[in-house]
Amino acid sequence: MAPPVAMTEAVSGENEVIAGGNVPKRAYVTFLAGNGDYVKGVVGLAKGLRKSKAAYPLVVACLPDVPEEHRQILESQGCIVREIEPVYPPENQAQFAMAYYVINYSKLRIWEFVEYTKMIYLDGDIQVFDNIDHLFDAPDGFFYAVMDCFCEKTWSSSLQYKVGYCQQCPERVPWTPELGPPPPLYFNAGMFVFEPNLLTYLDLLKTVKVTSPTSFAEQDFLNMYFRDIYKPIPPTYNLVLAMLWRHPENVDVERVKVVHYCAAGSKPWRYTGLEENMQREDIKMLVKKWWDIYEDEALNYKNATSDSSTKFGPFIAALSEAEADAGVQQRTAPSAA
Ligand SMILES: O=c1ccn([C@@H]2O[C@H](COP(=O)(O)OP(=O)(O)O[C@H]3O[C@H](CO)[C@H](O)[C@H](O)[C@H]3O)[C@@H](O)[C@H]2O)c(=O)[nH]1
Ligand SMILES: O[C@H]1[C@H](O)[C@@H](O)[C@H](O)[C@@H](O)[C@H]1O
Ligand SMILES: [Mn+2]
Repeated sequence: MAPPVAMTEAVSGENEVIAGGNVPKRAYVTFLAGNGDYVKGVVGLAKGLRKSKAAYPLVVACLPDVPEEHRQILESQGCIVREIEPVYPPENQAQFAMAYYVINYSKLRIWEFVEYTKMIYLDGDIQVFDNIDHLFDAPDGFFYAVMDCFCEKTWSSSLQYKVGYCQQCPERVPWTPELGPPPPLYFNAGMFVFEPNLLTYLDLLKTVKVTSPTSFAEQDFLNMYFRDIYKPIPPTYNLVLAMLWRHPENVDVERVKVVHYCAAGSKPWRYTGLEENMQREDIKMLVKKWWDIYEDEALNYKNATSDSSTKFGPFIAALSEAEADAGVQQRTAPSAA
């Protein structure tokens, strides 16, 4: 359950720790690059967080190439836009699984957002269908994320794929000693819970400079860097869509909280239904659910925040009144909630 301070934040819209209290500051954070259509994903995400009554704002870490027009759209949706500088990996001949993955190294900048004590990172192609604020309450000092699946063709150059091993069902093709030491658990970096920290930030940047890029770019890097403090969380917090056909026994699609539209052809704003698996009923249902949120005008920031007595609940309404009585200045909240 979200602590009351979060709701105070939602009302006051202040970004600093509330005076007098050593109160943890929390936010969701996503990443945006370029002038393409990923901005739609982020708008959808902001609206999904609002629908699921997230108590914390959505920060969007934008590379300089995100056009002003897109930044304005995000602010009008209640997002906090933060500019970040790109991070480039050292040059080598590595082939990324997708050429554009190289820009994802810039994600490392979010460790610099130390005005927040804890953040949940979400890719722009993720949608939140149910409240996940409780993840902020998990013990500090760990890196929480969902284990990936190695069964799709994007993994074809890995040893795991070649021998048919997947950590989602290690009993199917067991890892044998001839293959070498068993691989450590590997997370998908589209969603994770972390603590911004300047020392970690500087060390991440220093380490990435001397680390050769590999297929999954910063995802491989983060897996290597945080391997000792990684704690897996259930797939419901980041449903990598291939799980639906590769490991259906590990998925409860009716109750899933967070969906990651990362399978080829599944980004809802580009969906055509033509690619493999894209005609599955569960995929069509999840794509429709994304569109229902994206197109719901009631979830626009302005509409959702115009009447605080109904939208934020009685507690917030009472708090607003108390603050107004005490002469506290009201501001609109740049909150995803
Ligand atoms: O033109 C682009 C491309 C990407 N992005 C941002 O970068 C994120 C990552 O890109 P994808 O979601 O398309 O990538 P995948 O989900 O296929 O990639 C997975 O592997 C990547 C390896 O770099 C990252 O770790 C990523 O977070 C993880 O989910 C996007 O969600 C979006 O937030 C943009 O803003 N614009
Ligand atoms: O780690 C990878 C990566 O995140 C890909 O982009 C996604 O499509 C794959 O399914 C996943 O296993
Ligand atoms: Mn993604």
